[in-house]
Amino acid sequence: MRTVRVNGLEIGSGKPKIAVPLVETTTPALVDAAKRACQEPIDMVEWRLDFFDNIHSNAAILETARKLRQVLGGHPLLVTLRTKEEGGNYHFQLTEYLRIYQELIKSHLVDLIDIEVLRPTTVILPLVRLAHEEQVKVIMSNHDFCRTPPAAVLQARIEQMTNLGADIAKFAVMPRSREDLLTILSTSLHHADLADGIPLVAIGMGQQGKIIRIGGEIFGSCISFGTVGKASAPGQLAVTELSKIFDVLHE
Ligand SMILES: O=C1C[C@@](O)(C(=O)O)C[C@@H](O)[C@@H]1O
Repeated sequence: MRTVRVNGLEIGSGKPKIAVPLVETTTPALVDAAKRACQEPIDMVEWRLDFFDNIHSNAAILETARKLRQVLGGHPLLVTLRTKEEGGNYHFQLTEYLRIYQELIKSHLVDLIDIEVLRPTTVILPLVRLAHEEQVKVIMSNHDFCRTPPAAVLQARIEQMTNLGADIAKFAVMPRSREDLLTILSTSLHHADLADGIPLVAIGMGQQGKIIRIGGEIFGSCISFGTVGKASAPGQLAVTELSKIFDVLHE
């Protein structure tokens, strides 16, 4: 599998990288949460922009990104506008989605953006092109908060992400049985065994999915989302716990 380098952080090799979602709704609260996150053993931060109160103000978004950038120093900043279709808060509007990400990319305040693979290609393709022109990496994602789709569906989505130019592929699904856990792991392993596959983030949500948040690396998953404070999805572990577990697995 390939690796991706962001601000000196190599994603796809070594320990899984720990990402902390920030789900606060105001700029001061986001800045405080970012400061707290930086005191923990984290690798990167995800700003869940779909929780932001001032989502329709470009100026407020850029001002907040600037403040987060200052607090985070060298830690990579991922920005995610999760739509209602995929379990987030953002009511998808094509032109606004495009504009928000375009402005963020051009600002050079963010290192990675998350684009959902199921949004229209008329949005995905121009964003991927612009991101790459501006050296911003693209995580392409897909979520199912209710079930785990069959392996063939998950594999097809990863292929679609790769073909659309993603730097990193990500799927987060809800396991409902031990067989679902095997589906997630075997999909991940199958991809990890490809010589030139892009790095993959495979996530199992909820109580049953915790085992994947912990041990997914063994099957080829390269980022785990953990909390410092509020969670952004069911089953996320505290960053301090994740970090200890990864240390133990790497002893
Ligand atoms: O896509 C993901 C993964 C996630 O849903 C999780 O289950 O950890 C958490 C989200 O914040 C992030 O954007």
